[in-house]
Amino acid sequence: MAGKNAAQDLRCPAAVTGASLKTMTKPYGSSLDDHLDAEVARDASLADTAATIRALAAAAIDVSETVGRGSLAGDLAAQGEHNSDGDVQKALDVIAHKRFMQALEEAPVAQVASEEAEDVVELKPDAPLAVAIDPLDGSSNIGVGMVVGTIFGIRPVTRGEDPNASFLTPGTTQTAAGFVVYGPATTFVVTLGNGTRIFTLDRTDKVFRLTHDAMKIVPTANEYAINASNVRHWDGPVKSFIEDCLRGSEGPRDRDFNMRWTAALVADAQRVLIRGGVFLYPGDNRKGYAQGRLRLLYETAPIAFLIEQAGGAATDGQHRIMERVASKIHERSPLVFGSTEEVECVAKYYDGRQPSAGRSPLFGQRGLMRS
Ligand SMILES: O=P(O)(O)OC[C@H]1O[C@](O)(COP(=O)(O)O)[C@@H](O)[C@@H]1O
Ligand SMILES: [Mg+2]
Ligand SMILES: [Mg+2]
Repeated sequence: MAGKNAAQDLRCPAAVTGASLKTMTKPYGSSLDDHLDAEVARDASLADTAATIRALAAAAIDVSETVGRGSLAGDLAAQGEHNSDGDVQKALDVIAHKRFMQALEEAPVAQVASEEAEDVVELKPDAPLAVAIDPLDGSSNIGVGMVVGTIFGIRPVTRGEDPNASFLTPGTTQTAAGFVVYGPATTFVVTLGNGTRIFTLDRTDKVFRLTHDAMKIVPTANEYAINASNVRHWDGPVKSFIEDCLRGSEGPRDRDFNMRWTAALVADAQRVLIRGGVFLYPGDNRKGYAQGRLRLLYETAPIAFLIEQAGGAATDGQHRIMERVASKIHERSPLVFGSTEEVECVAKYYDGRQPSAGRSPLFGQRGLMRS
């Protein structure tokens, strides 16, 4: 075949027909609102948590609009002040922080720990809840129009002298956690301790609708996510684990692996939830990275809750993330999460070894890369 006919053959079908369309056109799943009603009916003590999630979801729809307009919304990557972690804030970091704070002011929330605020922000003094939030996750993706998100964890207020007290409790005290992915579709991923679900934004009605019910992460998968540019800074156990993945079917893992890294924790977490695999952001030898890059309260603890509720596991390499207690609100933590067998496998590489001990042949003096 040549010319016009060949070009026509290469074209996508004009319309998707038959069975492949069925799943898209069947009546959509129940709304996030319906789900929250059901959770409160199951456990009345979740009423304030549900109200807070509703407020966060409304803000997420607004942020999704801004992200979706891309450069038409202005220079979303324009640089401003430095945030709590020393990162330069981009315009979208600030827009998202302001919109989520506005939402939380209307919710039964007393305190907020935001990546974009140095100290705990006090809201309604008598309200029962405290929220930790990363208003805009994946900031390095803003300027290139790639996926970004929002992460949050909700826990009860702890009253006392220390304004940080509410946040210095284990991750197991979270009553709910969630993240939003502003990607090709906007998704709202949430748990109130009764499974993890994904709701997808129906842009016509501005409603989040259930698209992935009671998720179950496969126990093992052939995909890992790590920023491999840091290889020379990693500790021995991480080097050894990745080396063995890279050896594929010729190494001790006896199978080939694929690697993915989106530079947005939310997107990597959504992929792991749907397709399985393991994500690693370990501590490394770079200055300031001994505990990795991710923040315990508004990144690793919420993700850990969601992953565990979907049957997966989350550790810092040695301890279950959900049991970790922060000593300050912007504390960092290494993070390894995903399919249980893969997370257990990483833990075995750490077993009995100090994080900085050991060297793998691939990355050591006689490593493959240098031979
Ligand atoms: O640039 P790196 O070191 O690969 O780090 C990427 C990681 O940093 C983060 O972007 C940190 O989030 P923020 O954008 O909220 O600071 C994660 O989403 C992502 O997993
Ligand atoms: Mg983040
Ligand atoms: Mg952020």
